[in-house]
Amino acid sequence: MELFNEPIITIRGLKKSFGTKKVLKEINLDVYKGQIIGYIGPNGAGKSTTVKIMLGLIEDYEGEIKILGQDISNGDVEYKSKIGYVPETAEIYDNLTGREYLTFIGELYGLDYDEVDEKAQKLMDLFGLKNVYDSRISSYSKGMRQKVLIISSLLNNPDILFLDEPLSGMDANSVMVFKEVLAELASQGKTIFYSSHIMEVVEKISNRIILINDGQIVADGSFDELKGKSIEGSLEEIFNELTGFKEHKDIAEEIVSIVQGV
Ligand SMILES: Nc1ncnc2c1ncn2[C@@H]1O[C@H](COP(=O)(O)OP(=O)(O)OP(=O)(O)O)[C@@H](O)[C@H]1O
Repeated sequence: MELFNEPIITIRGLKKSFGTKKVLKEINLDVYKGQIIGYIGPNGAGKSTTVKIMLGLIEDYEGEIKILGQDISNGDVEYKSKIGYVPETAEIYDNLTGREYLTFIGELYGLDYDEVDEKAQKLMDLFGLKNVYDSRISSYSKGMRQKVLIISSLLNNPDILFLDEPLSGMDANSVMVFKEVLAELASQGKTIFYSSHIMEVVEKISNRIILINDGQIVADGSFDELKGKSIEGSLEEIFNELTGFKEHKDIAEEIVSIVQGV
C-alpha cells in the first residue's frame, strides 16, 4: 500500500484582514494525502476565507501557502487543474442544460468534449439525474443543482477536493452515496477539505477535524482525540464548548418571548 506521508497542503503564518478586521490571525497547517479534513467553526470564523485563499480567489494575504508543492502566490495556476471545488453558493448557468454546463466546465479543465460528456452522463445517471441531463438547469430542484456542482467538481479527477457545505438540499439516499464516494476517494489518496455546519456528518466522515474560532485554530485532531479533551460527547457539544457557547437555551427563550411580544 502506498504511504500518504507527504503534506499536500502547507500553510504557514497565514493572516488576512479585511480593512481593520483581522479575519485570519495566524493559521499554520499541514494537510496530508488521503485525509478528510472537517474544517468547522462558527459563522464568520474565517473558514470560507481560508478556502478562497487556497483556491487563489483571494490573492492579498500574509504568509505562505504551498499546494501540491507549489507556492500558490508565484502566479503559476497549474495547481488549479488538480483541485475541485464545490462552493457554498454558486452561480450556475440556469439557461444551460446539465450536458451543456458540465461539458463546458470539463472543457475549461482542458478535457476532450466526448470524454467529458461520457463521464458527466455516467455520473448524472449514478446521482439519479439520468432523465434531466438535457433539461435546463433552471428546471432543477435545489438538491439536483447541488449534485451538478458536485459532479462538476469531480470531472477533472482532482487530487484535492474543497467542499463548502456540499450537501445542502440533498436527500438522505444521495448523502449516503456521496459520503461513501468521499471515503473511497480518500482511501485512494485524494485529499478532502470539507467545511460544514452539519456536525453529525463532519463527525462521521472526517478523519481529522480542525476547529477554527475567531481566525485561529483552536482544536485539531480526530474525533476521538477531540473527545478526549472535552467533557462532553458529540461533536456539536465539543464545538459549543470550544467556542465558549453555553447560552443556547437562554437565547432561544428570549427569541420566543420577542416573537410572542411578551
Ligand atoms: N470580501 C470581504 N470583505 C469584507 N469582509 C469580509 C469579506 N469576506 C469575508 N469577510 C468577513 O470575514 C469574516 C470571515 O468570513 P468567512 O466567510 O471566512 O467566514 P466563515 O467561517 O466561512 O463563516 P460561515 O460559517 O458563515 O460561512 C466575516 O466577519 C466576514 O464578514
